[in-house]
Amino acid sequence: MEWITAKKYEDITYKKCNGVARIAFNRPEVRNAFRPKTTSELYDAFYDAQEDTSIGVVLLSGEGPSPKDGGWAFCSGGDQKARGNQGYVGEDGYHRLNILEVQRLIRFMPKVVIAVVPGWAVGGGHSLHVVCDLTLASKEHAIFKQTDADVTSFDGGYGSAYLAKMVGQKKAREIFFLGRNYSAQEAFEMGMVNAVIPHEELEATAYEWAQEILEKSPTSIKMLKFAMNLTDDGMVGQQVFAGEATRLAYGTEEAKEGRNAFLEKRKPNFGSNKWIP
Ligand SMILES: CC(C)(COP(=O)(O)OP(=O)(O)OC[C@H]1O[C@@H](n2cnc3c(N)ncnc32)[C@H](O)[C@@H]1OP(=O)(O)O)[C@@H](O)C(=O)NCCC(=O)NCCSC(=O)CCC(=O)c1ccccc1C(=O)O
Repeated sequence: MEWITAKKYEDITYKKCNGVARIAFNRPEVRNAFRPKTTSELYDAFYDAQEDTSIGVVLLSGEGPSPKDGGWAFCSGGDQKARGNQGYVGEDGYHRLNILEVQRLIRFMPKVVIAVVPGWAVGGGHSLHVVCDLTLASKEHAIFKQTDADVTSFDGGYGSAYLAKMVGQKKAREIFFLGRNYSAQEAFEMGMVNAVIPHEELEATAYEWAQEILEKSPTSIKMLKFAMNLTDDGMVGQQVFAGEATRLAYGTEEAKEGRNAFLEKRKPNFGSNKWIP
């Protein structure tokens, strides 16, 4: 694996290698908590990965260990030191809750996003792993925990309601109402982690999973992701799925005739045998 830095940021790292993009929180001294700068950088990197036609899979992880105490983290959620009275305060002084924009980009991007969890996944960090398509967790260091009800910051969207679809209503309520720690193995048994991997092998395994996915048909992967999102995403889910169906229709002779007829200022002739059952 030869990862090439795609762009330099302050709060995250962003690399690419053979069709895979790797985006990682890079604030290990605060368990990879995110501030507005972090979320802006995440959005920028995810958008780049979405637009890059050579990229099919994105890994989201956390750099580590912490230089302070050796602890590992995926992400510990919103940086409580940056929290003001109406959101998280950025350099411009505005109060924002912009991690939700990152969640939506992960959810709607036509590529597979894998959460690679080397340590703590807590609060808004837990919600991020939930919204990713797959989660791989470090056997030794990953711990899943929801502190939202401890710090009066509740993710009422994907982080909770979608989690309930994943692990069941009773378990999701337990996770949020009690705020306990869950090991990678417990998270796997609940159905919110795809595989528990020895820490040393986590990154290599994530890359292997990505390479396996990259061998599949890109259109199929995209349509499957959007189909699985659709029922939980309401009209937006329908819009995203239908948009891709429209794009596929554009490739037909019928669509070309519709476009050409308009440009040539004539009635379209869709042919007489196009009503395929
Ligand atoms: C993650 C812990 C369980 C790890 O515990 P431990 O291993 O014992 O380490 P600590 O000694 O506690 O931490 C080391 C060091 O890191 C600092 N730190 C850790 N987490 C944070 C954080 N989130 N913010 C700021 N700083 C953090 C900690 O202070 C230590 O620093 P020192 O200087 O060395 O003392 C544990 O650390 C922990 O519980 N952390 C807090 C977890 C938490 O409550 N996170 C916030 C949840 S709320 C959230 O994520 C917001 C979500 C959100 O933003 C949102 C919600 C709803 C709608 C929209 C949005 C949005 O858009 O943002």
